[in-house]
Amino acid sequence: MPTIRIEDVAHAYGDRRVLEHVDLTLTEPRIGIVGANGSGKSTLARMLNGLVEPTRGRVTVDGLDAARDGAAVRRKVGFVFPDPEAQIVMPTVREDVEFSLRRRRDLSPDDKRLLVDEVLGRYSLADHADHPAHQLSSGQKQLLAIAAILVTRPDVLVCDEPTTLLDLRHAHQVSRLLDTLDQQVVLVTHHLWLLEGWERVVCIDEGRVAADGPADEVVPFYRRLMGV
Ligand SMILES: Nc1ncnc2c1ncn2[C@@H]1O[C@H](COP(=O)(O)OP(=O)(O)OP(=O)(O)O)[C@@H](O)[C@H]1O
Repeated sequence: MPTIRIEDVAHAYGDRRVLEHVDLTLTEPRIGIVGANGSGKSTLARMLNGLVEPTRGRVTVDGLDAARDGAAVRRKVGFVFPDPEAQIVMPTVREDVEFSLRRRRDLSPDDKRLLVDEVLGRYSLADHADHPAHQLSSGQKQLLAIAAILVTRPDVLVCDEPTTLLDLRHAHQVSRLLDTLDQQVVLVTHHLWLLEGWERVVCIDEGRVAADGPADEVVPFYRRLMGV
């Protein structure tokens, strides 16, 4: 698995400090991040592929600095946003997945078609390949957003609340998909059931790491913190 190092990281948006003294080394295949609204989870997740730069400290992925070597880190670390609509850029399902391979000059059009077909088949989207992407259901759109990242074969998949907009059935579908991946997965979520059995969950509270350990310890800690 890749090694993600978050070294004495702080972040402020203008005067507003949202992360302080975050030190984490993430090597496990499955890592959950939980915390109250506004605690800094998305900010932390976005730092893992350089979408947000720390105002202090640094984030590295297998030794590559996410701020300095942003392009190389983004090839290693795929990022899934909460709203798949924001990620769909092409008219049809197939074109949208193909778009992710646009810079791969090492692949012939036939190679690309094979890779796209394989991903669409694997994520139950083959029957929709030529359908308008915006006509998919919310769950299928989220699967498409994830497939469009996975076709690039990243080493790490960072998902920021990928099930927030989904009904329970589609959320389970995404959960099963995440379970099957060979990639390292970093998952920010309020859906605590997704993290059942995970070896590592980090709880962020007011911009600091409040708990870090297996899900069966950290999830109950977080529930107590929230008073539920
Ligand atoms: N681009 C931005 N500019 C200014 N403030 C921001 C920006 N993005 C986030 N913030 C603020 O930083 C704080 C942390 O936001 P962040 O999105 O990291 O929290 P979160 O834990 O992911 O929250 P949620 O669970 O609600 O998604 C919040 O108070 C938020 O309003």
